[in-house]
Amino acid sequence: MDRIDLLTRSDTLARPASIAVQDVSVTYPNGFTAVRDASFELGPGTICALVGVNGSGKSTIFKAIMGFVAPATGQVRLCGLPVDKAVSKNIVAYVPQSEDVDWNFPVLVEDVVMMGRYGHMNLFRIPSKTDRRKVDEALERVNMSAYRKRQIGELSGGQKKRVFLARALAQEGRIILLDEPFTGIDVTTESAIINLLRELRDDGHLILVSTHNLGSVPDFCDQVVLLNRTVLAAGPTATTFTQENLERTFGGVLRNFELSGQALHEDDDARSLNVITDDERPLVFYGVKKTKKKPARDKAK
Ligand SMILES: Nc1ncnc2c1ncn2[C@@H]1O[C@H](COP(=O)(O)OP(=O)(O)OP(=O)(O)O)[C@@H](O)[C@H]1O
Repeated sequence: MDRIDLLTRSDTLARPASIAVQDVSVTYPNGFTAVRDASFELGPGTICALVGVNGSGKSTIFKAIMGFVAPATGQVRLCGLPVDKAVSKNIVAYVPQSEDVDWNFPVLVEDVVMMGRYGHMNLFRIPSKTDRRKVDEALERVNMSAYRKRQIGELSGGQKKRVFLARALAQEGRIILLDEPFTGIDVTTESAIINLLRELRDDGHLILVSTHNLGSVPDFCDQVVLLNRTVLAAGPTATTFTQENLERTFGGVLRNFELSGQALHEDDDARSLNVITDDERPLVFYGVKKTKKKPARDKAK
């Protein structure tokens, strides 16, 4: 029996990371269907952005992937396994939205990160040497070792995010879900998190990030899933994160315009800026076109 379990575990570890969401609908107990017939597939070595307006169903998709809600129809498979099996094998780690965490709960930073190891421990949850080493490494990787004895509630927003990322690292899940990781953090912390996510992607992890920060999506996400209570578009960022698809996703609230020439600079610099804004959030910059003007003497030729 032990032998079979061992074989099953090593077989699971050998599977490349993948998420398959197939025709998933989620209806909450009050009868509200938050997501209908959603489908998308992602493979290993990927960072994917999950993008949509407030209430479009991003957290609901995360909950379905984590098994916190059961789809009314359709199915989710992680590394080819049903969700409950994948969760029990620590394949998937979750970094929740800050609002979903009770920060008054008295717990040390190192204990939060140790929670990532629970799935690897026996019933009594006595940490092994390996568990302690994994916690040390995870704290080191997010640059939070100096804070390990602090209460989690005493940290800043960005520090709390890093601790929860460390918990996900300690768990060693090959699929990592991050719900709004960039909300309420400074630019330095955002780029530190993005760099870490890139390293994890290069290690073959599959990372799904819900974000309102459209400006950073083309920078670090290979794939995009655009959501509005169903999947409107999914695929590589270059072909999916288009103005047309974004307008479909954000509906009337999204405005897109181009600033160039005199509106942008006082000289005759030919660069232009493509700006996307919506009525709820500040400006986000989508891209800069650099169409170099030919020097005047070239024109004369
Ligand atoms: N437990 C629940 N019971 C009933 N309806 C819910 C429940 N949780 C969420 N909803 C509803 O489902 C819809 C999708 O919610 P969800 O939290 O998935 O959206 P979201 O895209 O993550 O939003 P945000 O960007 O604001 O975090 C919303 O209309 C929300 O009110």
